[in-house]
Amino acid sequence: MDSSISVKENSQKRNAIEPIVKYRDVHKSFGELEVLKGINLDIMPSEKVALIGPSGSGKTTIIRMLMTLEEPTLGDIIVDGRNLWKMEKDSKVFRANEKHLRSVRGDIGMVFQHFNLFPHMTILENCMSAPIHVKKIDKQTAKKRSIEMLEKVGLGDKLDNYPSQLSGGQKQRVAMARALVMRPKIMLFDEVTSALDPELVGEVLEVIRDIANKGDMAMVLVTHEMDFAQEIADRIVFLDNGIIAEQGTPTEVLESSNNERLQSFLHRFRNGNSFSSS
Ligand SMILES: Nc1ncnc2c1ncn2[C@@H]1O[C@H](COP(=O)(O)OP(=O)(O)OP(=O)(O)O)[C@@H](O)[C@H]1O
Repeated sequence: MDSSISVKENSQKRNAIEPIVKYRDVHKSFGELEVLKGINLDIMPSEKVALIGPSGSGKTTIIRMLMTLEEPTLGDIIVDGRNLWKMEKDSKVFRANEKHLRSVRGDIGMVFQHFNLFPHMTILENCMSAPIHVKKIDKQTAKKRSIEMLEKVGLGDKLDNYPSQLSGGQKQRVAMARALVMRPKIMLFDEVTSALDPELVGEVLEVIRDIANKGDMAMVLVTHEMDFAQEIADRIVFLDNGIIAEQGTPTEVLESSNNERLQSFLHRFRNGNSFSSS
């Protein structure tokens, strides 16, 4: 299947509303290694996009760039109409300053594979920190919102616990509450179940499913949970060797694509070896 078909199929949506994220010919190199080789990708405001592909294909790099954790070598990333890395003044283009990056980053929440919670803070303090220090929300409001969010992810009885007192699944649910309390327009999930014991995966997927079903936030998931991607994604994007090799609805990508590299990846995946890149 030609990936332009999917672009056409999404055109109705695209005509009505502007994408919240636009990648425009984005390249990224680490030294000699060119990891992304011209990514063009639009994400609509409430769209749920799953990124799949072999290990090393550049999935994490794509979303780390959106979180401003990596800077593109070439190209533009536009978030809600603002160029992430560039500012314009008097018709001159400058590299974005930290204030600009912080303001764009405020629209984006990210959950990582390894939780990244502050170990010396209770889980309530973990959630309150960014609203107070980044969004400058008053302490009482931040506390109220954080408690509500922690209750939503089923941790209302653990507010005063420290991360070390929680299971991996619970830590990951705190990480989600902490991102959601910032009321982001876009949520990024980077292999959030990969570090978990199998019996804890379900509770984390349940929270993501719940966020997805609410429907108002764009979501980008890097995942090896293919069934889950099929269940919740509006679109699946297959990345291979730093390019988007295929994209479309879950049925198009997972069941009816003729792309040989994708078929080979899915075949390896179904046979329990999804992670090799050749
Ligand atoms: N900071 C960095 N410095 C050097 N190389 C990097 C850096 N970050 C990523 N890479 C390399 O870029 C390539 C793509 O990495 P990336 O993590 O984006 O792939 P991925 O598709 O998410 O892989 P995986 O499924 O294994 O997580 C890899 O070869 C990786 O080693």
